[in-house]
Amino acid sequence: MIDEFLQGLVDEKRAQKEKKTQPDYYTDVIVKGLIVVMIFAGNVTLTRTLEWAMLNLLNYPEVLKKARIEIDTNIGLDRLIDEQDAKSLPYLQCIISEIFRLYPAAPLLAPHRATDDCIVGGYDFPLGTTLIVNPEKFKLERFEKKGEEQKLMPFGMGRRACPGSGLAQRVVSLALGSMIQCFEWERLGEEYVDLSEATTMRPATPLLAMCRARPIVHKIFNASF
Ligand code: HEM
Repeated sequence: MIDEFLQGLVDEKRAQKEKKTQPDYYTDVIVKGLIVVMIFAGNVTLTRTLEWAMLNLLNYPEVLKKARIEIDTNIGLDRLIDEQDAKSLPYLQCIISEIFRLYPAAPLLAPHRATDDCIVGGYDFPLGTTLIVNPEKFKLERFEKKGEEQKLMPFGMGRRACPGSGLAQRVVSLALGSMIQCFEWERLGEEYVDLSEATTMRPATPLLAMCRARPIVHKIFNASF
């Protein structure tokens, strides 16, 4: 059944092309295989990133409020956030960078070794030490300085880096921005949510939250019927 669905997509795309533009080795089987890889590679990584973002925002309601104000101010109250809006939402981008820093879907990706004895933060590190520094505090201000986000490597580097990074960043911005724009989010009670990790970067406690639709949802919903 999945094969049938994927074949349908391939057939539809091939029918749209007037002349052949792809080399012969892009057979239907290869193309269908690539689609499946993309779906699997992009699924858990994206959902987990969004889950961590929401868990943190529940514990930092002042950050959530600031992000909501940024969206209301820069996008307005009459339309839904769009993919192109990401660049006019720098605070939202800081949240996303901080989440990528704290909860990279594939952590410890590129550990490096000191090529000489060195001192970092007042501590001595002999030649050959692998040092991974990543403060645990959720603190967006570290990304307010322009260019800081370029020091992150949540998608790896080089030839085998994530081919879905552009798509992933757009999806995370759009999905998180839409959730903040459309709903008020709160913890279930006074108690902070658990931010500890289970194995493979999964939250130990799944995301549970209360949400209330904001007026924009009613407005857009009513306008479409
Ligand atoms: C938050 C979202 C995502 C994160 C954090 C992420 C991160 C990564 C990382 C760290 C790698 C390994 C890079 C390396 O070995 O150097 C990787 C590989 C890969 N990713 Fe992503 N990814 C995300 C979303 C996606 C999406 C949406 C897609 C596809 C649509 C995708 C497709 C792939 C594929 C196909 C590979 C294997 C590349 C290869 O081995 O050559 N990823 N990803």
